[in-house]
Amino acid sequence: MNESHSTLESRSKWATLHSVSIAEISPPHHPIHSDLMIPGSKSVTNRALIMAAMAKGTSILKGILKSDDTYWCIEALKALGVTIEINGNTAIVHGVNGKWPHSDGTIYVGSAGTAARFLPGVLAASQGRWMIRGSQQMMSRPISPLINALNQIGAQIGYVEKEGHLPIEVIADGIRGGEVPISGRTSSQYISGLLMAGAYAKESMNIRIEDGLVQPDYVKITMDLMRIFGANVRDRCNFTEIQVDPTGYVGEEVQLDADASTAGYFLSLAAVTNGNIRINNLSYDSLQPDARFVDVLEKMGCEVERGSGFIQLQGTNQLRGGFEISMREMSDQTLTLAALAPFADGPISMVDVEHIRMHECDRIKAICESLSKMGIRVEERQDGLTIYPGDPRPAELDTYDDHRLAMSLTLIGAKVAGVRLKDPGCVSKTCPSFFAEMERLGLTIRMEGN
Ligand SMILES: O=C(O)C1=C[C@@H](OP(=O)(O)O)[C@@H](O)[C@H](O)C1
Ligand SMILES: C=C(OP(=O)(O)O)C(=O)O
Repeated sequence: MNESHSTLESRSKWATLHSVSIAEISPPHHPIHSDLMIPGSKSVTNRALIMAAMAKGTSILKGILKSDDTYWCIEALKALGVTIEINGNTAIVHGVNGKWPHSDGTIYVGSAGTAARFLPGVLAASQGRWMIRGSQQMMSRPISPLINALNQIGAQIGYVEKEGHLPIEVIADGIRGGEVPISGRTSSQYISGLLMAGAYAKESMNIRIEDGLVQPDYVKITMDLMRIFGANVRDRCNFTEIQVDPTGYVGEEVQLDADASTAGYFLSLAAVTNGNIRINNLSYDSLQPDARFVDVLEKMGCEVERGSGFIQLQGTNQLRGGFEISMREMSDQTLTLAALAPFADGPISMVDVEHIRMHECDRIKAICESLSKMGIRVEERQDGLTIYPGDPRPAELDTYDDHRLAMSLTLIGAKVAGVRLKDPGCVSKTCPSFFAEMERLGLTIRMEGN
């Protein structure tokens, strides 16, 4: 893979570590035993922002995530004419009642898959003409199943440069609704994007997911928030058919969930260092699938307390391996588990995650390359990988502008002195405070400037 694919273009005002080229990570000097609060969920924040912006009336969103992905979503909505005030971690959104005040212009979504896949539908459901652009990274990720579906129901969306990719031009005069077949095999975000727009279609929409759905819990999160904003949406036949009525949204006051995917790195830090971490603002029964990553850590020998409003994990002296697991339903934790796997007592195989080759980078290839560079035996397959126990040696590693790769490889630095990560600032996609928090918990992190 080519390092030049990395881009700083999508770093926002909320990013940190602007001029840092390397983070060198070394293990803590004392056992980790701490409580912490996790920042807001990227997935919930961007959904809530978009629904609140579309809604009739004002919404108050408490506990938003402030990161690159949410920054670009807010900027995109402002470019559409939405008034959004940010006070600390609260966003006050003045909804536009289904009609974007600025009916033309260019909007930029950075590297946010959520904004890129959620905005085309809600634009198409209104009237106007816009261009949607993204970062180089976002431009290389697919979008055609969503665009095909929207074009079937009245949108006129065309590709400006490369077929199937951003940038796109959206010419909008409403969407019809009715029967809409769509693929859910490469991204659940297409279904969420279509559903969110469905509340503003001309008639009820019946979405048919024809070929399976990766990460169905993210569609459940969409449906849950749609209901909070007043929509009627129902799942028929276990996510093969979903129906939504054209009710529109009504402004709401909502307390947003903490980010379960971010929590996974901190819980894993306790797991791999035999430490103890308590996350004080996340429940195991969160709708976010990654909250259930503690089940995997428990299977590996950790002790987990699933409290009311908190999750606490005690690590172990020796992580257990020797299993195969489908990571399809919590695919964002594939890299986290891959970083823990060398320290387990048997090989770990992860399957069913071919779609993560189309996330921020080809994640299967990137983690295999990183672990191999550290002398760990890995087997790469099209839909996953197997990792064997070993002693990782320190190395200088690319992060491929992928926040999850950077955050996962940090876990290896928690065991092995001198793991050097290039462009650590990429964590700002979802967790700008990641390294500061890891340092507070006891890791030694030395930043080198450009
Ligand atoms: O809808 C969402 O908020 C997300 C859906 C998932 O993407 P895919 O369904 O594209 O894999 C997940 O990996 C991503 O981090 C967030
Ligand atoms: C796949 C991810 O992001 P996106 O929302 O850009 O798809 C991710 O955060 O792991």
